[in-house]
Amino acid sequence: MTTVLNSLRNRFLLSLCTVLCLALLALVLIARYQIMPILLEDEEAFASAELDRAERALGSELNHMRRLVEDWAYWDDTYDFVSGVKPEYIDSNLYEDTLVTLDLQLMFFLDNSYEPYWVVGFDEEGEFTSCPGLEPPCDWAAPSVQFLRERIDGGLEETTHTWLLSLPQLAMGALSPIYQNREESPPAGWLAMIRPLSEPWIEQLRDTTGIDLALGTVVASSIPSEQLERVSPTHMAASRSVAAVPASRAVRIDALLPRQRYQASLETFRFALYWTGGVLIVTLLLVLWLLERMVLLPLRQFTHYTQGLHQEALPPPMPSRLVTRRDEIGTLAREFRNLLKHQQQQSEQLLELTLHDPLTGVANRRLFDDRFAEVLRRPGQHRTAAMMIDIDHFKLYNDHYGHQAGDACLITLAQCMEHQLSKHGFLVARTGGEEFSVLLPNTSLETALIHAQELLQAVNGLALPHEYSPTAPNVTVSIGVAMQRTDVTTPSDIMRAADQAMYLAKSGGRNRVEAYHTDKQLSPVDR
Ligand SMILES: Nc1nc2c(ncn2[C@@H]2O[C@H](COP(=O)(O)OP(=O)(O)OP(=O)(O)O)[C@@H](O)[C@H]2O)c(=O)[nH]1
Repeated sequence: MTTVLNSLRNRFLLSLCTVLCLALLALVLIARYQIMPILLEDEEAFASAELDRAERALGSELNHMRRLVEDWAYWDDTYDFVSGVKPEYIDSNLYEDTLVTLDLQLMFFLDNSYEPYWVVGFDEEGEFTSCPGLEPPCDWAAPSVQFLRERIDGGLEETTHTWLLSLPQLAMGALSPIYQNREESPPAGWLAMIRPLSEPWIEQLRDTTGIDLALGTVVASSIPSEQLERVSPTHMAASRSVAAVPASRAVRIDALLPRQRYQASLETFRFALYWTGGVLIVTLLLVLWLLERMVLLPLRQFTHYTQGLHQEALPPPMPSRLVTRRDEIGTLAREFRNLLKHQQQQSEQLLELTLHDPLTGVANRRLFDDRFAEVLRRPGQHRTAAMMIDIDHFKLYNDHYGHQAGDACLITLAQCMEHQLSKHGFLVARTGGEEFSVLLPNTSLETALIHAQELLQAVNGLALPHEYSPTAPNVTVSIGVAMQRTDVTTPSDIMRAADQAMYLAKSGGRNRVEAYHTDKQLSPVDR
């Protein structure tokens, strides 16, 4: 797990996935607690509006009943008939077809004392009956007539009334006082009409409203006035109780409503959710791709370059595609390159310090020994010469002119040696306090002696005054020269031989060159 998280790409991917999941979770929560309640509320409003429409349709039917009953009740013929002066009214108006046309089950007239004057209607078997009262065959109508009479007796206002009736069959009732048009007079009685809310009539109501509804009667207080139940993902059952007569009963409108608004909203929301999810995923992939191209790839190139630094002795040049970048990675690459260059210069300086004499600037013993061994290791190398140079009476020079002047003298002599010998590819090194050594690869003893003589003259030519030297008025050197040979093979052997030759020069009066000759035996011990 830790290894996986070490990758910048994996960490970024993990972070983005977490953000994505959180965003999707937020969307789901918003959908659950914000959008769904709104959709359900909207659905409830829709159901309520549909029930309102169904109720208005019932109200409109009651209005129609009101107009119908008033048409008949305010007709002078009806007035005359109830007043007993127009008995032919029965034959000319109250026949079976009239009720069928008006879609009525029962129609009755009451006189001024609320006694049934005439009753026409269809009994339970659908037989048409027409009687002057409630005697058989019209006795079937007695409960309805009695029911409305009681309402009039109860002090009903002398105007038109309509009701939804629960008798217990479902019906619409209309009641109106009978007036005459000719002149103003008190009512002659009451006319009542009852229309059954039968299945064909309800079917017609369904057609006109477009609502799949059913009507029934219930006890008034048995259920809440309005209910909504989602019976399936596509339909919901809404019901509402509407006040009816008698007050203990109510008419219940049951409507099976489609949930297409909810479904459409849900579908739209799902569509938006999928798109949002899709856009988020595409964004994630795009960000990853950009990260790969803009950050990870150059970082990998940079890492590859830095790893290569360990394997190469000389640092390879930084890839130009990194240093030419204008972004932060380009800046980092350029800074790294500068740092590397700086470090390289410091290393070179450090190397210079470890391999050169700080006072004179010529090679030190370490470099001299390394180079000597390296020269002797070269295949076919048999002609290597060496010089040992020692300043004559340098203690006296120091004592007389001071240590600082001694240092200056050492520097001058070293420069002179460099000048004389370096141009031939020889290495001059300060190998002791006032002692110098010279490595002369591919050089014969004769040539080495010539170079030594030239050097001796060059030092004399400097004419550095040395008042207290017992051997010369100026600074001089003694030079011993030795050559690689069969019994003198190692650098220390050759230098020991040169040293012996140099001592020979010293003992011979100084300011001279001596060679270590082949007939001499190399001293077994160092000086
Ligand atoms: N100024 C200075 N003197 C040094 C340095 N290193 C060594 N010396 C001096 O070099 C002198 C070497 O003296 P000696 O070894 O006695 O030899 P010499 O006086 O040159 O006599 P011969 O070699 O016999 O001719 C000493 O006095 C050292 O102090 C240095 O770096 N600077």
